Amino acid sequence: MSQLSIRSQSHNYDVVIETGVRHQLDKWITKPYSSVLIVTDRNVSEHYLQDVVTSMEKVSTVHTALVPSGEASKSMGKYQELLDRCIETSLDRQSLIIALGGGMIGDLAGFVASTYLRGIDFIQMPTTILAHDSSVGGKVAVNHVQGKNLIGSFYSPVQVLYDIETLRTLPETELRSGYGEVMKHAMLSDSAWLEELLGRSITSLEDNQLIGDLEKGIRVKASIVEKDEREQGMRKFLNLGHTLAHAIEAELGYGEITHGEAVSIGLLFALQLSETRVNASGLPIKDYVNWMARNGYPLSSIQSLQPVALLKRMKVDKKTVNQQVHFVLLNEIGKACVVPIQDDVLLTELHRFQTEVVNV
Ligand SMILES: NC(=O)c1ccc[n+]([C@@H]2O[C@H](COP(=O)([O-])OP(=O)(O)OC[C@H]3O[C@@H](n4cnc5c(N)ncnc54)[C@H](O)[C@@H]3O)[C@@H](O)[C@H]2O)c1
Ligand SMILES: O=C(O)C(=O)C[C@@H](O)[C@H](O)[C@H](O)COP(=O)(O)O
Ligand SMILES: [Zn+2]
Repeated sequence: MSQLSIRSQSHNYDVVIETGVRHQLDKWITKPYSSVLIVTDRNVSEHYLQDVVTSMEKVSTVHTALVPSGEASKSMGKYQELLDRCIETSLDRQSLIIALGGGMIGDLAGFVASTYLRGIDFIQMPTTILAHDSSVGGKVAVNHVQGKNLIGSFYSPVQVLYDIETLRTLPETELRSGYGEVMKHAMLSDSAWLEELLGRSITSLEDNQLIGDLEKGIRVKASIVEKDEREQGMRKFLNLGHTLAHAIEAELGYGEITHGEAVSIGLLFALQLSETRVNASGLPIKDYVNWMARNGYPLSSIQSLQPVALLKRMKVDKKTVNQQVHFVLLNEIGKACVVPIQDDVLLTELHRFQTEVVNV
């Protein structure tokens, strides 16, 4: 078991990483709650909802809310339905919302918690590898057809209870997706860790390697959000790879490829741009492309997309100022920067990415 404390500007909370924690929630919930709404998706509910209900019934009155699995549920429509459920089940200001699932559920249920009655407590119970990222730091949101996470808030959970036993039922696509964000955390922090990851295959991971990667990723994230919770400065670095990733997700249609897969492509583009725009040298671009190919990342999915359409999507990204797209780039592994990129440069670089880098 490991326990990390996150000291954010709004409040402090713990991330507990433990095998089987879903069976012992009564031990971890520190406050009495009048009632609890467990929000989850249909895939996750089949495996884990009953365990969480049984464990929570020892300490509170329990209600549940299920949404369909997949990114399409991170929508204003499902947000509204969940608010209806909060009212129907008479949740009050002493109630708790538990987000049981991956990042889609964490973002959606967290946004409900942040706005219902102007904010009630919520606990993140991540069940994906990717959610080592989404469950920490307090970004909660739903998507808009125009762009990812355009409606949301900063609202930290009161606890993150990460039952790593649940990761055993993840399909291979979700291992791939999770490791997109693990790679991002490695690129932002530590060339030795990155090199280690590039040498491994995600389908033959030892348990201790996976847990080690999750802990390292959470530490990288925590060290940034503790200093800049509301993204006034260095938190933008956590968006490495995301300017293109979000454009791909919206342009292909939410859920066509996973968030982490889109991030993995966005990371490659950020490495390419780092070489041309900030003269970075020694970035492991070839090794990274090989790692992506070996592990089945859908690099070719960007080939059907028009650079002009991607640019239009990037213009609604949250780092855009006065219609000027800003990219997170790397001067070197572990040293990020934010750089404005002109539209014509971006179109040329996207074209080169599609013809020379991806199409090899
Ligand atoms: N708030 C943040 O800081 C932040 C950070 C990164 C990503 N995100 C968001 O997170 C979302 C992606 O999260 P995700 O990749 O976890 O996706 P997800 O929540 O959609 O889960 C992926 C799939 O795995 C299934 N699943 C989840 N846990 C499972 C388990 N243990 N066993 C079997 N199946 C399981 C789900 O039902 C779903 O089909 C995106 O919306 C992204 O924008 C947010
Ligand atoms: O926590 C952050 O900050 C991040 O940027 C983490 C990202 O992995 C995550 O996908 C986040 O939701 C993107 O934020 P956004 O503000 O660009 O929507
Ligand atoms: Zn992300």
